[in-house]
Amino acid sequence: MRGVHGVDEIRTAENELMARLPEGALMARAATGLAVECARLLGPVYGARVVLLVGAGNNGGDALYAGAWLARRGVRATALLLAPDKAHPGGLAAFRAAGGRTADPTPAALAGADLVLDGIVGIGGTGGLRDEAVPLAQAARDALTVAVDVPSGVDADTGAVEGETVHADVTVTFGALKPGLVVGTGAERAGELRLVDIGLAATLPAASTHVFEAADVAALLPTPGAADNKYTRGVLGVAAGSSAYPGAGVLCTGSAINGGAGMIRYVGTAADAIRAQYPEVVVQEGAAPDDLHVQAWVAGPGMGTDDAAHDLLAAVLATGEPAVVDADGITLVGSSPGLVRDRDAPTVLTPHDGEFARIADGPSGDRLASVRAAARDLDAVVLLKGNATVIAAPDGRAWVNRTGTPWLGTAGSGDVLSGLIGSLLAAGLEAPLAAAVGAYVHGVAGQLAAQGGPPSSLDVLHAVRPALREIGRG
Ligand SMILES: NC(=O)C1=CN([C@@H]2O[C@H](COP(=O)(O)OP(=O)(O)OC[C@H]3O[C@@H](n4cnc5c(N)ncnc54)[C@H](O)[C@@H]3O)[C@@H](O)[C@H]2O)[C@@H](O)CC1
Ligand SMILES: Nc1ncnc2c1ncn2[C@@H]1O[C@H](COP(=O)(O)OP(=O)(O)O)[C@@H](O)[C@H]1O
Ligand SMILES: [K+]
Repeated sequence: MRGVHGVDEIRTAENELMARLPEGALMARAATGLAVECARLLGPVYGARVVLLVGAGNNGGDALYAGAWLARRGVRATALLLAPDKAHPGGLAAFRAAGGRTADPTPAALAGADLVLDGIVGIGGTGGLRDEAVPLAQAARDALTVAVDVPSGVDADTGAVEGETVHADVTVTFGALKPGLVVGTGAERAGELRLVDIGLAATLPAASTHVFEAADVAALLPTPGAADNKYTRGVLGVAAGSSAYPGAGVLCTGSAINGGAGMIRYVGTAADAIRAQYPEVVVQEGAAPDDLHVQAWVAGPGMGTDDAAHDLLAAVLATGEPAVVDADGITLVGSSPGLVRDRDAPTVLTPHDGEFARIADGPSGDRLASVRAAARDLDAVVLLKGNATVIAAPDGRAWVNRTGTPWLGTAGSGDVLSGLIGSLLAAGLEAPLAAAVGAYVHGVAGQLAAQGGPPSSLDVLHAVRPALREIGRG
């Protein structure tokens, strides 16, 4: 599990660490890690052409020291100083002493670069890129671009972007992940992430936002023991699908089966489709949710938004079991938020951006803050889908999911996600962990499904079991 830390936390931790170390030690660690990563990307370094974009602060200093390291190994390094009077003096001296040269900061100077190092601005950046940096950022798009700490122009605290930014292929970040590298547009602009250890763990506080890795998820995945049976493994009630949208019910139910629920009791109005597809499902059409023995519920996908759907959702949410609410269920919650707020049992809401706007303000450019506020307000776990799905619990804990692929943006893929989270809830995972684990597995399933060409949501559903196997194997 990797912690995600805001800029204030990082600055405080850096200052505390710096006070214990010789001057310049921290920057030397950062720059060396950065240079090694660049060398790895370049392959043969001797004779390679590297162009540094150097801003006014320590971010430019990192780039210059890394440039010096590379120049000493035969790289032809050129620094474009955006603020020549303010360029990091020690870094510039080291760079020049190693044979690095400087040139006018024009787009032409980037032509033919094997690698561009973006040291324009790091965690000290405010607002979008300044005008003079924009043509350089644009010219860098033709080359392999490595961002120093943060792609310049991205808000390191939120991932929000105003105007142009550097588009990095790789971001080499120091000490800890920042929210802006893993959430929203910033996550897109950061490319692949490499974290350089500069010893900051010693002074950083515990993180309230985390990114799960495969081992974290593997440790949480339910596995039946010798004493388990279908009931103890978790029974899930499903209220999804309708005569108009049977497919959503089929996808959601199928995903819950593949996710490992011990038994499924189906109470939606697409009973014939469910019977035809899944002989293992116990169809209890018309049963009152409160009369059924289940450990959790999933409600909403394709159930419609008419009065009958409202009544069914209300009956599900009146039970004392944890529940996932998705799609049409979220629309219904938008007009009756009390259905969720008044519950004692945990609820997981899984909106995309459009659905989010029906139950909360936003989402704003600061997606983590929007989701945390919604979770607090609705007293529910909120999972906001997107290229980096964000999950928050009412107590403020949050997770960002890094698995997945844009190919998951296909009709019905959300139904697969909610069924999967339902099966994990039924197995007894704490609601926010069920949401975070479900998002991780769904993302891996999407990646596996996409290997065979553009996947449908049915392909994603079929990839859930292989995804679980792959994650379980580590
Ligand atoms: N404190 C330390 O010892 C360490 C700092 N590190 C580096 O230092 C960076 C932070 O350095 P600074 O605090 O000097 O801040 P930055 O270098 O991120 O930026 C500050 C400078 O950029 C200018 N600036 C702000 N917004 C801008 C924008 N939108 N466009 C163009 N210029 C803009 C400001 O006028 C200021 O001079 C980190 O991101 C990291 O790269 C690392 O070397 C690790 C150790
Ligand atoms: N650009 C993207 N990159 C990665 N994942 C995406 C992207 N767009 C959508 N997804 C994922 O695809 C799924 C789509 O869910 P949703 O919008 O509810 O679809 P539907 O309503 O059709 O079932 C979510 O898990 C979301 O995170
Ligand atoms: K940068």
